[in-house]
Amino acid sequence: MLELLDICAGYGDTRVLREVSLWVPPRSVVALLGTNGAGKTTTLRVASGLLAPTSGRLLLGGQDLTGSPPHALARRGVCHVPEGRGVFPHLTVRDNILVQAAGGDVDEAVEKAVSAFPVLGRKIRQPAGSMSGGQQQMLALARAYVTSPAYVLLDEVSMGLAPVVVDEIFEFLGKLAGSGCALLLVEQYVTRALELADYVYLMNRGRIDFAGEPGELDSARLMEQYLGAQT
Ligand SMILES: Nc1ncnc2c1ncn2[C@@H]1O[C@H](COP(=O)(O)OP(=O)(O)OP(=O)(O)O)[C@@H](O)[C@H]1O
Repeated sequence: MLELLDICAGYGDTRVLREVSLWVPPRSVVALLGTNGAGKTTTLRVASGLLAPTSGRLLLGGQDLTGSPPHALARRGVCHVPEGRGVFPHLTVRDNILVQAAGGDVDEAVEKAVSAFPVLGRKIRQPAGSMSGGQQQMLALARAYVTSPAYVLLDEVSMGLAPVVVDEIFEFLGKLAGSGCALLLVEQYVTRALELADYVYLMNRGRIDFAGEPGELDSARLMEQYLGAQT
């Protein structure tokens, strides 16, 4: 279980998260939804160790990892796919995978990445930056996948992509979840996120103001609160 307990966090003097508690059980899909600027990205940054909380605790498998650096969490199976893709544009697709698979079997990692997104196989020697936005996003997801993570934190991975690419990405996320990987999903496509999710948290101004199963959500309230969110 990945647990955030009473987390307060921010940037300099700006307080963003206010006593946020959130649980991601192994092999579950948890959607974290909220208005713009609510603190969703900040929550993922705390969960992956990129941002140390000012108070509260981060636990993984019952172990207190509050203040641990990102590589310590990555080593324990927590993988963060940040907003804006996070691939190395000047490296080839293969080298992007190689960097992620460091220490492991590179051919196996490439094969796994290509099995997830066959288009990567056709671009394997090209610089990642020469691919379309959708293909770069696929590469970012494939890089996470090859490490066989236990928890993947996904920040708006469908942002700005063509509907057909969004379909492919959600299909992959379904498979990833089906393979036993837990997902913490920040998503603008509310309906799609809820279709995948076992649990949902709604965040507003740095606080969690709903936690439960998608079926318990009041859809009228959801739409009112998330008017403008894409379905
Ligand atoms: N590096 C930073 N320095 C200062 N303030 C920041 C920084 N990053 C985010 N913020 C502020 O923290 C608040 C929460 O931002 P965050 O990105 O976590 O929200 P979000 O829910 O992910 O929003 P969005 O959907 O717009 O990405 C916002 O008010 C934002 O302006």
